[in-house]
Amino acid sequence: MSNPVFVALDTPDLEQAITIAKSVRGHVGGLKLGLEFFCAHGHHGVHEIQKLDLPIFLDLKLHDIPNTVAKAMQAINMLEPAVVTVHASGGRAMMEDAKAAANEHTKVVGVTLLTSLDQNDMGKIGYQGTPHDQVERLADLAREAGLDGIVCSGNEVGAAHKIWKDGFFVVPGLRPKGGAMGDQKRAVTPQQARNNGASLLVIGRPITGAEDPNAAARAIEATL
Ligand SMILES: O=C(O)c1cc(=O)[nH]c(=O)n1[C@@H]1O[C@H](COP(=O)(O)O)[C@@H](O)[C@H]1O
Repeated sequence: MSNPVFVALDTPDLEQAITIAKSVRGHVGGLKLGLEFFCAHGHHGVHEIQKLDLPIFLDLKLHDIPNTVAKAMQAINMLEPAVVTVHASGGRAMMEDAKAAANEHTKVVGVTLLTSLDQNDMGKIGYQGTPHDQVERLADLAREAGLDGIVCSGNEVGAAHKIWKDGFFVVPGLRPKGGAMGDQKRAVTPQQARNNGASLLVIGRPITGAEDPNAAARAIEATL
């Protein structure tokens, strides 16, 4: 992947998503569509964004019983996404069935610990140990289940890379130096994440919320 940045088009407004995508084309490697966009526009919206001719990352974070997740995966196969997310905490059988149901050329990656959570939040939802422990535990499980990789923060991607040499590592929660954190709690810079071994960088608001998204995307590209 030449440019590892996928811009997160987190908006329910189709025209706005197209405008932003057009403005950053040439300075990102792909487009990420998530729950906000997909709930508003479904398959039709994905087809409209595909007209821009960039790889599509469909971030649906599937998390349910294995049968339901496999059927949901089958229902998006015709969209031929480059990457799809499931929650690794859905368990090994769920991940196995998700991967088995996906298109051959779709990378299925497991979200380990959301980048909006820190150690304090982990305790409250009953997770033991540190974010590193959780990411490594679920990276092992995702690999055993046959997934292509995981989603984790730039803090843990180096350690995850060591235990899964040929894994595909998606890193969101990225902020250029001094950028507003918003709801992200385990953020690093795009450059740090890349240096730590990220394969794909997900960047939303630092680009889409900028006064000039094209300039923001170019500035990030220049640091990589
Ligand atoms: O799977 C993801 O992409 C994801 C996982 C995660 O742990 N944290 C996370 O922020 N994301 C997504 O990455 C994007 C981050 O957006 P910004 O914080 O605006 O850059 C959003 O679309 C999130 O849904």
